Amino acid sequence: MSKQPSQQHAKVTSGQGKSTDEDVEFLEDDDDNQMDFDMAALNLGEKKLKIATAKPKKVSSIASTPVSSQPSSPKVTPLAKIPPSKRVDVEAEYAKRTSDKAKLNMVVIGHVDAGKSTLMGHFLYALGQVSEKTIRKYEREAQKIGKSSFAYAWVLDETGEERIRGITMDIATNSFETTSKQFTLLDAPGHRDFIPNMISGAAQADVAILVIDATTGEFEAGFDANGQTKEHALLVRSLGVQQMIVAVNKLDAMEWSKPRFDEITAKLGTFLIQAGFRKSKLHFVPVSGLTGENLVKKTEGCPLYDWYKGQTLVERVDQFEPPVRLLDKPFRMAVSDFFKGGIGSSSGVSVAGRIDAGHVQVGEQVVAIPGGEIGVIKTMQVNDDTATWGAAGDSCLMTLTGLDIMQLSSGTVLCTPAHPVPVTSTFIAQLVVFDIKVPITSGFPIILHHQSLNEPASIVKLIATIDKATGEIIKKNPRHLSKGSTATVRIKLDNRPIPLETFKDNKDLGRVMLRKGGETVAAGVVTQILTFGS
Ligand SMILES: Nc1nc2c(ncn2[C@@H]2O[C@H](COP(=O)(O)OP(=O)(O)OP(=O)(O)O)[C@@H](O)[C@H]2O)c(=O)[nH]1
Repeated sequence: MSKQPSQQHAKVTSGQGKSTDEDVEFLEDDDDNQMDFDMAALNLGEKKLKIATAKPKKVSSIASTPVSSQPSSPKVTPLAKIPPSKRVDVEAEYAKRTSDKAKLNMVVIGHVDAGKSTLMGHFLYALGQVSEKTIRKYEREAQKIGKSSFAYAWVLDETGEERIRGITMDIATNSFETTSKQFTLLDAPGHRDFIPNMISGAAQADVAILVIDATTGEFEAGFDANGQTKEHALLVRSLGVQQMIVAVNKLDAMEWSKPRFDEITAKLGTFLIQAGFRKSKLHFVPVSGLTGENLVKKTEGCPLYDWYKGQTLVERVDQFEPPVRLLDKPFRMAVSDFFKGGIGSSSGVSVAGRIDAGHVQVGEQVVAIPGGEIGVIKTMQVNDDTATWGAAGDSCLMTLTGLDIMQLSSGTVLCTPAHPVPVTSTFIAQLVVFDIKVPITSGFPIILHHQSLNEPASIVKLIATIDKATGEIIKKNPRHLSKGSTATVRIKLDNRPIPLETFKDNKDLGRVMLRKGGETVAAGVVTQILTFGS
């Protein structure tokens, strides 16, 4: 049975804000955190954790103290402007809300033409999210242009056009409910040119569906070095997604072949486990997005059920475990979009994003980092509804007053003024190196992806390579890093400092992805934030 979010967050936040030996133990003891830290991108053994946290006091004191580029913490009481009688006890309200259906963000990934849109469009239709009339209309229109099979895919495309005011509030395109959960569906383009967009989508995801084209030659094309299957899977895992369903799609075109399903499950399963997914959190479901088989219902007489006795896609989706929400941590929201004018009025600026940690309420003061200017939350929408407060995990659109729009840019993080996020140009990260052709050497230029931000940077120092199995240092000051290696490196931003936290302090803001020439070369976690010149 799935854990309730409230129980989970109580566990995670117990050591928040300070770094003590308890924290180290806490990380080691907690099953999910251990898994996250060990396997997310790093794929290291237990001992590595000790290396990463060898000097916890130092790392954390640097991390939680603003570094030299950042204005010192403004002396503000964030709730000062709200009369005590109007203040919301967010934690109490949140506890009430968690008794409702748990909310999860789900990203759908996979190689180009794997059938992601058709699958999800049909899935939403089968769940009653799309009317019969709409589908019939799409079928007629699709037939007119000779693409009748695209009718279901248009369900998602149309929603894209309907995005309110043309802003991309997250990249959410749809939402749906299952028996026990509420899902926001995040769209992820399959084409490799769009991988940066996919990263910002996946950065907001709790869980994923990986869609595989099971037809002859197509699974293989997606799975080889140039395909996106492996890259997408590695990316979402590196971004913190632990639970994934593999939808083995288009099996209708393979006469519902069990040997083909088994072959894909075996090959992909081996790879995904190496990539850091835990077997118990990976589930393979045979489906057809086109015919709708095994999405929500099982058709009597379909040859699939001669050998498949497992769950439908929706049954499996309903069993995703609610993610851990960092409710007790200082408020953080990485800005994914912003525009002039407020929700329903012309004054102020509106800011969209997903709350990474903590909570906020209308009337509360927040600080935009970098820059350090303070604004007050005038109105808020949470998951598309008007709200008076929002908490970790919520997609938020808020109007701020007192904040100049010039203070906002892609990568701005809104924080509680008492504990702003550190800003730095230099940091130490532990990386796992992907399937690269040219080894990484000192001075290697990269594009650093952090949340929705991508910035030019360089790997300025190769500190050590690390043994994946034992976590021990293999070599200090290595001359290069080759594919598959795990290493500690120092990274420096080329143009400007960015808001960053250590992975230990904030899992979302403590992950980075390194790309070069349109390919992902490495992913990892921030272990130490350095001041300028260090
Ligand atoms: N036989 C069969 N064809 C399918 C199935 N699902 C999708 N297709 C076909 O595969 C093609 C690609 O489907 P899309 O849904 O557009 O694929 P996609 O993964 O969303 O594509 P991108 O967004 O471009 O990456 C279309 O011609 C679909 O009709 C399926 O279950 N069975």
